[in-house]
Amino acid sequence: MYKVLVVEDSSTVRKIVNKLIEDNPHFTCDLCEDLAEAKSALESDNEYLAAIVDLNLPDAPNGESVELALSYNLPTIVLTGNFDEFTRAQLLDQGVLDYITKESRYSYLQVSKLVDRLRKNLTTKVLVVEDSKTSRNHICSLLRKFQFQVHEANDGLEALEVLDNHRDIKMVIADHRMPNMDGYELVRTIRHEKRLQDLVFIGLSASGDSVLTSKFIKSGANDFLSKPFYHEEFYCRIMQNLESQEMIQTIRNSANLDPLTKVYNRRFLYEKADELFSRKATRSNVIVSMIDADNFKGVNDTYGHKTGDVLLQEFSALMKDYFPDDLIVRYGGEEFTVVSVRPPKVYLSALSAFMDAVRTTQFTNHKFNITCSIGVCAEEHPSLESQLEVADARLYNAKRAGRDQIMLRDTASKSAQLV
Ligand SMILES: Nc1nc2c(ncn2[C@@H]2O[C@H](COP(=O)(O)OP(=O)(O)OP(=O)(O)O)[C@@H](O)[C@H]2O)c(=O)[nH]1
Repeated sequence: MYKVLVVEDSSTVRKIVNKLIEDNPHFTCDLCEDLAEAKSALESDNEYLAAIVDLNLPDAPNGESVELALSYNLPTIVLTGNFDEFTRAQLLDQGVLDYITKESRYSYLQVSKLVDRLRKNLTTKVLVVEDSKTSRNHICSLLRKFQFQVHEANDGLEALEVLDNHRDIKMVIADHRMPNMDGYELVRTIRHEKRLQDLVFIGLSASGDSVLTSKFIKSGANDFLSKPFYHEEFYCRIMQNLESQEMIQTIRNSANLDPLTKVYNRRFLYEKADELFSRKATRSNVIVSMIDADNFKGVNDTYGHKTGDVLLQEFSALMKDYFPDDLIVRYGGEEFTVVSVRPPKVYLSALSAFMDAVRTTQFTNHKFNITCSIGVCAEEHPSLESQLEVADARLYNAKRAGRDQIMLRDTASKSAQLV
C-alpha cells in the first residue's frame, strides 16, 4: 500500500482528491488542512510516494507547503486556484512534478492518474541513449523525478548491450546522432528483434528538423521529442506512450491468459509453438510436461466449486514460482502444460521440487494437501502436437500407476530423475 500526503484547506477538494486516489486499492491518503498539520505528518512519517499540496494555505500564503514537500524530496504535485504562467514556470524550476488548476473533476482525475503513474514507474525501466553527458544527465534526472528506474548508454551499440542485460526495459529514449551506432540504426535493429517489438522508442532530434523526426518514425520509433523540450511536453509524451503500450498489453493478456489462473491459454501455446518448432536449434531443446492435480473432482465434491477454483489459482501460483522462465499453460480443467527449453537436468530438478512443494502445501483456507501426476516428453519431435500427445499418454500412465508420480519415459517415479 502506498501513502499519499494531501495538503489542502478546502474540505470539498480534500474529499474529492482523497476519494479519487483511494478508489485505487494501491493507495491510502493522509489528509492535512494546513502547513502545521503537514509538518507534523512529515515529521512522524515521511514514507510517502507523493505529496499533493495546495499552493496557498491560510498559514502558508506564499507556497511554503511546496517548499516543505520538496525539502523531504517528495514528488510534489501542486494544486492552485488559478493559472499563472510565471508561477507555473517558477514551480517547475523549483522541481515540482506538475501544476494543476482546480477547475473541474477532470483536473483531479489528472492528479490521481499521475499518482498511479508514479507507482507504476517505480518498477518501470527506461534506457536513455545519448552521447552528450549534459543532455543525458538532464533527461535522466527528469525521469528519476518521475520515479523511473533509469539506465544509461553512450551510443546505440552500448544500448543493445544494456537491453540484453536488462530484458525488462520498457522504453528507450535515444538521440539521433551518436558515435558507433546512431538512433535510426538502433531503432531499426530493435524492431528487427521479435522480443523488442513492444518496446516504446522515443527519438530525440534537434528542434524544428522535421526530416529527422519523420525519419525516426519511419525507422520504427513510436514518437519523438525536439530538443530543447518543455518539461510538460516531455512527461506528457512519455506517459502517453507508456499508457498506450500498457493498453496493448492488457488487450493481449485478455486474449492470451486464462482468466481464472492468469497463466497462458491454449491459443497462446499454439502461437508460441510455431516460434519454437520453426528452428531446429530450439525444437531439439523443447521439453513438454502435462501436470494434473490428482482427484480434483473430490475437492469440488467435498469443499465446493469455489474452493476448487481457489485451489487452481494457488496451484498455478506455485507453478509460476517453480517454472518462472518456462511457458505455463492451462490446457483444460485441472490439467496444465509446461513448455521448457531449459537444460533437462535443471528443468527436471525443478519438476521434482514442484511435486514436493505440492505435497507439502496446505491449499485454500481449508488447508488440505493434494498431489499431482506428471507426464513428460523430453525427446525431440517434429511438432508440439506430437510432443503433447506423448506427454499426455505418460500422464495417463502415471495416473494408472497410482497418481502422485512422474512418468519420464516408460517407467514412473516419485521424483524426476532422467532415465
Ligand atoms: N472448480 C473447478 N472445477 C473444474 C474446473 N474445470 C474443471 N473442473 C472439474 O475438474 C474435475 C476433473 O475431474 P476428473 O477428470 O474426474 O479428474 P480428477 O478428479 O482430478 O481425477 P484424476 O485426474 O484421475 O486424478 C471435474 O469435476 C470438473 O468439473 C474449474 O475451472 N473449476
